[in-house]
Amino acid sequence: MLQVLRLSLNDGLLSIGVAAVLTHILLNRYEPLAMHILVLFFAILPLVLSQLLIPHFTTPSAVAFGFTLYHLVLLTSVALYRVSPVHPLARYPGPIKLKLASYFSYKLSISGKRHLYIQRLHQDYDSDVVRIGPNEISIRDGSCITTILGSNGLSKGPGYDGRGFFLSNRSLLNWRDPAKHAQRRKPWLRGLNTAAMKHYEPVLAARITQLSDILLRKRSEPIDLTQFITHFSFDFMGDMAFGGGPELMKDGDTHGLMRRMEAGIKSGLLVEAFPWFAFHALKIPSIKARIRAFRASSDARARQRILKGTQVKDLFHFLNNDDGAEPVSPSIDDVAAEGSLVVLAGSDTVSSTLTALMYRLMRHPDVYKKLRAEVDKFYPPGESALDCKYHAKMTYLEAVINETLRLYPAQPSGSQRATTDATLVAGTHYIPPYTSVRVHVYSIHRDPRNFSPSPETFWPERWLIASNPSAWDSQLKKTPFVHNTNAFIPFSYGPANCVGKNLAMMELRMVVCHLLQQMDFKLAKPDEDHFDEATKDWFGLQVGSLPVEITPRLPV
Ligand code: HEM
Repeated sequence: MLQVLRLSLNDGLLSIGVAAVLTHILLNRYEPLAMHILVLFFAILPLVLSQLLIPHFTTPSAVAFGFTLYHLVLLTSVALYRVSPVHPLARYPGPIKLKLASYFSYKLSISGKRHLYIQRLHQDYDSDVVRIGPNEISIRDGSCITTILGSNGLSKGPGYDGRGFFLSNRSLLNWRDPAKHAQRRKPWLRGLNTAAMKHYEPVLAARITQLSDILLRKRSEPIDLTQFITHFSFDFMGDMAFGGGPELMKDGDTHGLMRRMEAGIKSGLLVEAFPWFAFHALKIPSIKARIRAFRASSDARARQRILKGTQVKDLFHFLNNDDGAEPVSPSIDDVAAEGSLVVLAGSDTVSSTLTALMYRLMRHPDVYKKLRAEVDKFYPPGESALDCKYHAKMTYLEAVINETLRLYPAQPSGSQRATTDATLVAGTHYIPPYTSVRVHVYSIHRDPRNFSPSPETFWPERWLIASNPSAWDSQLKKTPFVHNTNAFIPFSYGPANCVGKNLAMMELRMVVCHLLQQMDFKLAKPDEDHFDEATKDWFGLQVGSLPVEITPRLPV
């Protein structure tokens, strides 16, 4: 073949090098995923080109040398481009390793400390925009939230294709196409609007009673509150999705659900960082089998739920179009995918917020005392704290929940969005085409430009002062009061924000009122407090363990 060209050794080497650089330019421009194109560029082309070296080496050496040279030049070209001043993101500072390869972004996310690391990057570079991947930036500027996340903003980033394994029956969360996403969101909106909340109250009330009974039974020994709250929220979300929970509170985690969840979260981080891997992963039999097995359990539960029909109006009633609002009902596969999302999106988020709130109450006895007084005022002994009728009047409870969500947002590093073929101007920042972007919620919530004084401090009173700013005497306090609610986005913002916010807030309010009415909590090991240290940002926030002791407040 090519050896008929009989190039000199130098020309042969040069040709292979040039071909590798051209390959980089092509791959960078079109980012192909199809296996035959990848095989062409990564295997066939270098194999063919290595024939140029056959006149100068034995055939095996020529192939080995040509192949290695081609890939070395390709890698060098990619690396140099990513750190070079001609890269579209060159203007934004960031550590070299994160600019070089997604592998390092992945390592960062799996460490669980991505939120803290990125916050430090923003601080150390003193920049509202930092580079956190070869084609990814993090933004700390609260004024860009609407432009990036709002209805005219960006759609979801490539990481969601990875999370959805490019499947056609992925869940709402993983749809990137805005039209498809909006279509899939309709039943969710019907099922989680304010009117629908009434249907869920009794199911929720029963689960909260179960939680409180179990906690009261454990009053003689220190317990890990994180585990009990997590089990509670999984059971309740199982009720919502499939008309019946996994009964973790009753039976414990006998089937290793938590272990499987953790494995699932970690795989999610992998396919989010390397969507191309997810594209091909389903062709690997062992991975395909694992995903099938994971889906099989939710599939079976979805089928059971459909066969049972609507007994109580749970969320599934709407997702399955049992309310008949859509002309065409979704397929079982689609509903099953949404069923797993209910559990995934609604469990950890609520349980980590709730646990963080309880932790902060115990760490701040003055706040605890005030909140308990408010609960006692509205729900004295004999009054059911599972009745939501006073929630709207409970301003301190609202302040405590908001302050917890400010310091412990469920998605601290923000959800990924991406530009397509046009540059986006967000405030004073230029976001070039094909760039992934994250609004760094953790930093924005703790930025003194948005919340001051003491943005890192748990201080629910800031929410009360905000509704009556004249109560703050800046001169006396020697510091201005800043409270920018536009920069408060624990439920994200825009057309892909949290569709479960109403349910989440109802759950948080009901649980806190009931538990505080029924029992007192104190840290079991106040001198060994590792709660924040153990908390991880794994796409969603995973809080650390919380050993507590419980004393009943009412006769048991
Ligand atoms: C304190 C509790 C909660 C917080 C802080 C929270 C926060 C969030 C955030 C930040 C997102 C955006 C995720 C992304 O774009 O990647 C989200 C999405 C979502 N949340 Fe929640 N969530 C909570 C509870 C719930 C509950 C109880 C449900 C009920 C099932 C729920 C269902 C969803 C769904 C379905 C989405 C995807 C929305 C879409 O893509 O259109 N969440 N949530």
